[in-house]
Amino acid sequence: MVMMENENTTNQENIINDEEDEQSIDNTEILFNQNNYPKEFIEFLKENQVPLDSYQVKEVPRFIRIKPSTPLSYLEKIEKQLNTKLIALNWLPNFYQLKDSKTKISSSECYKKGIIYGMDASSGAAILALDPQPGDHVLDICCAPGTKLCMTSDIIHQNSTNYGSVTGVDISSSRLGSCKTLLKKYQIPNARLFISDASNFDIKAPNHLDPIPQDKIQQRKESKKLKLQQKQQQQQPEYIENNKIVNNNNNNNNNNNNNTKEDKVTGKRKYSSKKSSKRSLFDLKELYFSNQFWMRYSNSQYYDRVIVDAECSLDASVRHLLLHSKIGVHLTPEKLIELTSLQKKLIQTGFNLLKSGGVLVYSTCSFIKEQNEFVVQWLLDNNSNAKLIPAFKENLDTPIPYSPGFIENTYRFYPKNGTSGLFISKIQKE
Ligand SMILES: C[S@@+](CC[C@H](N)C(=O)[O-])C[C@H]1O[C@@H](n2cnc3c(N)ncnc32)[C@H](O)[C@@H]1O
Repeated sequence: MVMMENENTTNQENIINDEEDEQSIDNTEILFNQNNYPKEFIEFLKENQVPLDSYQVKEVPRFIRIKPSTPLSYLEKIEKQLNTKLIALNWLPNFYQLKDSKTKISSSECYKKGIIYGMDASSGAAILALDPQPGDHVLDICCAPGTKLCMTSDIIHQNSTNYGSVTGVDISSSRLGSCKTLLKKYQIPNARLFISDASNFDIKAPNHLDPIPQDKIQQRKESKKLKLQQKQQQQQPEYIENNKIVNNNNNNNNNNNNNTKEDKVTGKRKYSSKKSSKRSLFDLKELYFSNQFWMRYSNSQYYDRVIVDAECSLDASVRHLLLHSKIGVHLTPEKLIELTSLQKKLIQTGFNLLKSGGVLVYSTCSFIKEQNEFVVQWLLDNNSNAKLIPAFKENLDTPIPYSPGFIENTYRFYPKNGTSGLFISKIQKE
């Protein structure tokens, strides 16, 4: 079986999924000619009944999403700033393909000002399937780095009289850090982020969204200031010396007198707070609450919609294949079992937190059946109130570029059809 590396998947994907970046890929010829595929890759495709030409691309397309509040007249300005034509995707509102896929977007004014962000059209399709409505409370399991969360939030806040919310949960603190930056940059209101192993996540939707009274804001500011002062007094800086953490506390016996404050290798002073080094990522932590509103915990309110964009082997992503040249690397049977067992836990958690009548979208960047149709079927077999439903409306003039999955109402976006690879399914809770 082919695919993928497993260590550092998270970090590598961070680069890829931080979709705005200058990730234009040149070595697509590996995939352009099926005759050049490594033997193991062909075996992988056959084993998973993935058509041989599915990955066949001349270049990896790149897309941007323009914030919906942007006037249409701004389009020309954006094209000028990016120095490329933008081709609108008729099936996906606010999405544009960059005519020149090598365009750098992160140095443009419109990117810096938070008017556009890079996001693959297949990721957009997952949110199209989720179909969030103004005022919804949405849970995003495996949310980081968060472009789907941003897109969802834009839609639920289209009508400003509705106080919907987005709750994101992810296990990776570094990826959640990027997510937090994204939420701040795009001024996403009513958002909560949690660091947690989502298989155990049980925080329900917020049930009360009141504007924060002014005196509470003042109280919060003061208590934050006080905490910071206390922290500064308590914490002695630590620095790295010869790969060892040295405490700069005079009372500390471990502190020898050569307390060089610079890393011998880089020459840079390094601090690390004791507190953060002890923090367990597996403890549930609130990372971020956008503080425009109180977002109280509730014991009774379930989410209107849930997206589970599950951790996976990433084999459907051409970017991933090419950037990391992992075509032909083995995903061991043990690793596959570990992944699918996690995916089942994640989808079940999402389903448990969904209200009756609500919908859940399950997606992966993999074409391996065990991670997709099998997981969905497992959920259906174990929950009599779960029902697979069509994810997309079919009356569009421009067809959505998916191929059918292996069970009815599942969808595969193959790179040959002009997007990154993705599996999408939509489940209703009856
Ligand atoms: C495909 S990425 C998610 C991309 C994200 N939905 C977006 O649109 O930007 C998968 C994510 O799953 C997270 N993850 C892996 N294991 C997890 C777990 N047990 N609980 C929560 N998140 C997990 C990874 O840190 C990674 O951010």
